[in-house]
Amino acid sequence: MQLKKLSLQNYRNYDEVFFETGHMVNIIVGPNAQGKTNLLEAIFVLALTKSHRTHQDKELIQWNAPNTLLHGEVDKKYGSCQLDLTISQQGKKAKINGLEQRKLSNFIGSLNVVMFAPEDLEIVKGSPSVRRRFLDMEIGQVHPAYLYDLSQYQKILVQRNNYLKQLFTTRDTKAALLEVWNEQLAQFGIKIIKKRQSFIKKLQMWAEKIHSGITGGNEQIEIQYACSFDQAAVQDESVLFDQFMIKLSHVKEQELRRGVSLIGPHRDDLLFFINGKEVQTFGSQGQQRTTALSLKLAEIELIREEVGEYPILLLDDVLSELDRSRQTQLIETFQNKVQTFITTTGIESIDLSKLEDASVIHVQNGRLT
Ligand SMILES: Nc1ncnc2c1ncn2[C@@H]1O[C@H](COP(=O)(O)OP(=O)(O)OP(=O)(O)O)[C@@H](O)[C@H]1O
Repeated sequence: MQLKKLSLQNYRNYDEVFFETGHMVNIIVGPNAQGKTNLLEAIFVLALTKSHRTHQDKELIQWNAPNTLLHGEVDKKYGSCQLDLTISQQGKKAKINGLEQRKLSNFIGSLNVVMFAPEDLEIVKGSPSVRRRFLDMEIGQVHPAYLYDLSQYQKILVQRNNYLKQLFTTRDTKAALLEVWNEQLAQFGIKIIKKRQSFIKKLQMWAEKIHSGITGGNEQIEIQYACSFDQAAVQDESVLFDQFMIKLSHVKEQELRRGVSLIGPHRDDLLFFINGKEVQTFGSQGQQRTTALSLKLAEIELIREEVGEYPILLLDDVLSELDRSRQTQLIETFQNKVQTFITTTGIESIDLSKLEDASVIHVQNGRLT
């Protein structure tokens, strides 16, 4: 798929911008704080209705403006589509080909993107919540139903936590309604676990190939799903449901004492290993960086497998961080297959001789030249 046009109104430091984006490689150049990342972020938001760097949608709206409008034209295998997203203090509205979508999950997935930014190192080094966010966003863009299950799960989780807090303050140990919340939590929890299991299995398959290629066959990567729930490998839904309920009964006393839900996908994590050693603890900075890169490249292949065409690749200031051989490997892997947007402060850091159909766009203070 290819993004052909992008226009923005009141998006961060862009008053109004129209951008013809038909080239396979689009290099966005400019000094610091001019709006390069904002432009990539806007493409990401148009795809996922959320930013990769903030949870606060209102930060995307230009200061003092009532709302921000994002418009994109996407060419896909079976025709093109027009995407419109409006973000205001009241919420978000999304349209596909002029038709308003009742659910955002119907809009997500019309444009598929993979962003690789310096902060992706946090997927490897950071807290489990960063990895859960990564999983949720990536699974959501290929399986919108996952987002519905996730939002249902989160609603139930909030209510269950409120109930646990109430039991905690009233010292009520009978907990008459807990069983009802347990069933609902397990019902949506296992759907999330199953989707995560299957996503991670495919991600592992692609990452293994890619990582071995990048490291000249010296390193083998392994990705594991660390589920707060022991029987995560079980595929059968009814068995999984029973296991979840049993585990909840085991932690009941602890939950009543602490007033919080201790088991479920909201506690899960991803673990990365290189040659059998955990990367977060034992990996060098370079190995952690390569793990993040392999993950992102694996995601591109995974999306192609699931959606039937390549997503758009957004590289935010990362090419210059890679050595020449990894840079070449990255460029050559996706040359002519994946439309790519690259930001950089200096064009000289990029080996232009390796790029075909590249366009260079200069950004200065929220304006393109
Ligand atoms: N909501 C907003 N309204 C107006 N301007 C904003 C808003 N949010 C951020 N900015 C401005 O956007 C600019 C930062 O843009 P961006 O993050 O895209 O920089 P960049 O060109 O990628 O820089 P770097 O090379 O340092 O990463 C800053 O000047 C910041 O003040």
